[in-house]
Amino acid sequence: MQAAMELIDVKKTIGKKEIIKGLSFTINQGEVFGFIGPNGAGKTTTIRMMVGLMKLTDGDIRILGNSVKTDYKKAIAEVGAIVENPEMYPFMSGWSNLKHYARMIPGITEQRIQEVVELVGLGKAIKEKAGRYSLGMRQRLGIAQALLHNPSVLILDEPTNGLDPAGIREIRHYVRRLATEENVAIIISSHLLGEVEQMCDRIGIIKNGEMIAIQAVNDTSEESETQVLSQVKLEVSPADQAIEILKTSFEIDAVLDANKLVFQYEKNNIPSLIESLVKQNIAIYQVEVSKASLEDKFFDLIGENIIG
Ligand SMILES: Nc1ncnc2c1ncn2[C@@H]1O[C@H](COP(=O)(O)OP(=O)(O)OP(=O)(O)O)[C@@H](O)[C@H]1O
Repeated sequence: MQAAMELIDVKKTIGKKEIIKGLSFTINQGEVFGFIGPNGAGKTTTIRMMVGLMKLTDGDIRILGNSVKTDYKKAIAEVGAIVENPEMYPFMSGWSNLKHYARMIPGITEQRIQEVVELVGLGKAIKEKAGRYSLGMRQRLGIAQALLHNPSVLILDEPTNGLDPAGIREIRHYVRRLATEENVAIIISSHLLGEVEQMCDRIGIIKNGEMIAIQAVNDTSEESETQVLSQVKLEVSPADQAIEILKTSFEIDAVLDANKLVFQYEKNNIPSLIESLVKQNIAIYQVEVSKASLEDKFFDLIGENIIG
């Protein structure tokens, strides 16, 4: 299957500052991809390049195989996006807003407008003035607008910003439905993993303009059981000496929590770590190993709170 979007060693330099340092990743058709990173990581800059609002300094972005550099019109025709707050006229109904917008795109029928209204579940509310919509409903009207021209890729920049938990749940529901029913690839950026994790198939983590990890959500494959980080809790004595050994021999920064050392480590390397501690006269009373959650792993990778 052809990729919906492919980034190939994308770089962006503004002035002397290299903001995006060679991003390469692929988003599949019908996939929901979470683009996560702390503030200033480079998400908006990358998205602006994906939607054609900003030129690439180097590399390429292909949308359904069309390069934004050499086939700009074809590439961008496949993208729908809400990058800033969706623009709409508050005194007009949701329906009139969509009709007004549709006039600017050739070939949009009333039937297509009706289709997108149903897709985002606005139902009867579409006849009401957009100014009376809740933030969640406005987001959905924005998504409907972005879907009018039937794009292969839908990009939502921080769609959960400012929404209450009910609003986030609504967005989650429609995002999944769109990916499944319309086979649209959906890219969702956020600085909060917890808000988007449940609606994504894969999560990519960006930090300082680099992709530091890409991981499938709910990955239960054999490989992830052994290779991927586990959460380890050790009851040991003396604890301070054990912390020192973990730091110098294994480059692990363990924290002491309720008399236990807590850290992340690859599951298949845990036995040799225990052996090493025992050999250095550390008494071990208890070892608990649990699968690290996505949050644990990303906290470990990024070194700051993006969980939210
Ligand atoms: N026009 C510009 N000129 C100079 N630096 C810029 C410009 N635009 C962005 N930057 C810098 O590039 C880095 C990435 O910014 P960007 O807005 O892409 O991050 P972000 O991940 O979207 O963060 P946020 O969640 O805060 O929007 C930041 O350090 C920012 O200060």
